[in-house]
Amino acid sequence: MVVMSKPAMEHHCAATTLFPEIPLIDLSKPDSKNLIVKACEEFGFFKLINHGVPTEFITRLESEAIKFFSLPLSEKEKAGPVDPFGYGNKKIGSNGDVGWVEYILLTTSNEANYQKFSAIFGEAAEKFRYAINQSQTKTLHILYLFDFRCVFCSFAVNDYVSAVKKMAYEILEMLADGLKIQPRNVFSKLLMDEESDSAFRLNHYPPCPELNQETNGMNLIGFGEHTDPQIISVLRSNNISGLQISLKDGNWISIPPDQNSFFINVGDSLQVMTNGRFNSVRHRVMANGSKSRLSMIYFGGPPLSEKIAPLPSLMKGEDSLYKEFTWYEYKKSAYKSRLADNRLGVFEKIVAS
Ligand SMILES: C=C1C[C@]23C[C@@]1(O)CC[C@H]2[C@@]12CC[C@H](O)[C@@](C)(C(=O)O1)[C@H]2[C@@H]3C(=O)O
Ligand SMILES: O=C(O)CCC(=O)C(=O)O
Ligand SMILES: [Fe+2]
Repeated sequence: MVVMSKPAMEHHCAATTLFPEIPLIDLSKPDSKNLIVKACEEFGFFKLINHGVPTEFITRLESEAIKFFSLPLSEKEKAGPVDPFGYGNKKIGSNGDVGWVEYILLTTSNEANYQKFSAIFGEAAEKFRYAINQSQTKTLHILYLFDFRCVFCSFAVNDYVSAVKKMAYEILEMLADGLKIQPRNVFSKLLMDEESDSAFRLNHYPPCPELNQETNGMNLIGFGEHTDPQIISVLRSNNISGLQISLKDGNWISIPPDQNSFFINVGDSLQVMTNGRFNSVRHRVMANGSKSRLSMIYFGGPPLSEKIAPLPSLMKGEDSLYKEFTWYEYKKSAYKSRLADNRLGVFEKIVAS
């Protein structure tokens, strides 16, 4: 268990409501595509059941993650710091954000892509080494290595990420069908692309003993409010609560955890590609007084060179709400921002009234 000092931040920020019910999508039902579109428009978020990701991939990765996070801090820190990938403790990003969380952030990029990406972060990123691991499912992934020492069980990560990616492609194709746009791989091809710039994160929120009866009503931020910059995020957690989403009216709702389901977030890039029709959901995680929360999130992003712009077939004569930009430009700008910032703001067009 990691030893942490005082809680990083304390806030009175209880979720204001438990309603409305968040959308529940059953991937095995053929009519789900319209419900997914509705969920992305209204919430930018939904819960997914009958997802097809093998339970053994989930449980194996979870137990590897528990093993890793149970190591002494000095061991875990050998996999740090996060610049921009690796083991991190409390510090989120490089612009002063903190939370009651420790994590591992990995790239799922290939090496060539990483070289381009590292240009954003300068020489520090160059010190890292990569190796290709071939998983049992024969899917290639670059696993992040530190001085050639694997910090994580590659099979567990590769198998899990491969299965989750497949599911993400299916969701994105159902979205294209639901939106009645062609080709149906218009979104999914961006994640399938060899150059897709996707990431994977394991978050561990240790229990915070200071959050007990005496501090009744106090809440501690595990992961501060933000939107995800990518196209889509696929989140799975253990059965410990903490995740909250913001409704369009600004009210926060708590999402009851479910270790057998996935939760899908619309990211900023998908909001732009749908010209604001889909909502990039603001979300956060509250820490718990007595129990550990463990989450694993796949962030599906496009190739760095990809232009992120509204799809013409969705515009129906309307103007784009956004200036044109590439994912590289957006990511560069996003990584200079604070967690809670409205990262799309700088890319919004000023519309004359
Ligand atoms: C404060 C930051 C952390 C973050 C990069 C950023 O500058 C702004 C976006 C943050 C975020 C949120 C979603 C994902 O967890 C993440 C990996 C991402 O792509 O954007 C994180 C970044 C991070 O933790 O490095
Ligand atoms: O850990 C979680 O449940 C969500 C974390 C999150 O939103 C993120 O890592 O971007
Ligand atoms: Fe997030």
